[in-house]
Amino acid sequence: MTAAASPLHLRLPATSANLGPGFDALGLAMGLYLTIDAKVAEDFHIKATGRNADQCAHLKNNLILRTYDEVLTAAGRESIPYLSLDIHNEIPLGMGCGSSAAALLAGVMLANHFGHLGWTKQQILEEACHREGHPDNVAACLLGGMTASAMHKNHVVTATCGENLNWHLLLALPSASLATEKARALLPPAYTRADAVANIQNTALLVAAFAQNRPELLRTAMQDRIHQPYRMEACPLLKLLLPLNGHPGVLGIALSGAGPSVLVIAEDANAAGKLPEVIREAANDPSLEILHTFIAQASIQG
Ligand SMILES: Nc1ncnc2c1ncn2[C@@H]1O[C@H](COP(=O)(O)OP(=O)(O)OP(=O)(O)O)[C@@H](O)[C@H]1O
Ligand SMILES: N[C@@H](CCO)C(=O)O
Repeated sequence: MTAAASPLHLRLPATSANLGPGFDALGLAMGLYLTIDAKVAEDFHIKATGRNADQCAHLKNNLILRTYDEVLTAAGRESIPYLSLDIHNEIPLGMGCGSSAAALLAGVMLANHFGHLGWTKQQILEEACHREGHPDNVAACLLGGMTASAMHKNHVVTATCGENLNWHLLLALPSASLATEKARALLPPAYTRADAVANIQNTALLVAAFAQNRPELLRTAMQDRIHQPYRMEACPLLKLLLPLNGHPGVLGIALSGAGPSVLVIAEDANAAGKLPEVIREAANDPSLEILHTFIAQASIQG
């Protein structure tokens, strides 16, 4: 019989996928975290604090525990250790901030640790990416900074840059959430060559902007033609905020992930301090919630 594993501490960041044109390819790790302290227990138990705490504490059909169970079952483990999870969550659920990627990675990491799977970081990444169906949020959540990723056959290839950029991130959060599945169903099955070329050009510039610290490129590079136009109706905040592209202090604007929240990249602390009022005015919503955060480093396991 294998000895019970030691407790595990996980700290996984929120992520903003796509950044405009990099649909299913780019993700930006942000300084809002899903933090979990896990240990072997007599039964499954979750204590949750922070954002969406009630949802995070549900034992039934919980994405973290479901993933944990499925990974260990698929690995042939007959007895699956019960866990007690102490969760503090800062990632808004169903808002386009990568909550499901963080939850999936957490489930895979818990299975790896408590099931003694001995997986490498790359295996953990690939398992979580396959479960999510696209790699952008998961790769950025695990690797930090601005991570570009591609799925080739069963493998995920990644490259990270921009971890140390001091750009300020503002996340404007509408009150209602939008499931990623619904937001993906809004997209057309094919695109024109002109739309594809525009997105390839902008994505190439966007990667250069992060790799070379070229903030002046973002205004053009964050423009998208393959998902944002189709999600505009379900994400009305985007339509109201896109005209702020080019406003003093705004470097770029995009739908965050599948929406409905909107990511505004601000030039510096001064701009990040002034822009919330401008954003609320453009949204015509004085009580619009805006989170101020930064680019995050890789996730922590220990
Ligand atoms: N900490 C968590 N605990 C339990 N379930 C979670 C947790 N985080 C996310 N989930 C599950 O994932 C769902 C949200 O996933 P969804 O893919 O729709 O949005 P998102 O990941 O927040 O946004 P995006 O993929 O656009 O960044 C929640 O409704 C919930 O079922
Ligand atoms: N690239 C994904 C991110 C959300 O999971 C999408 O836009 O649907």
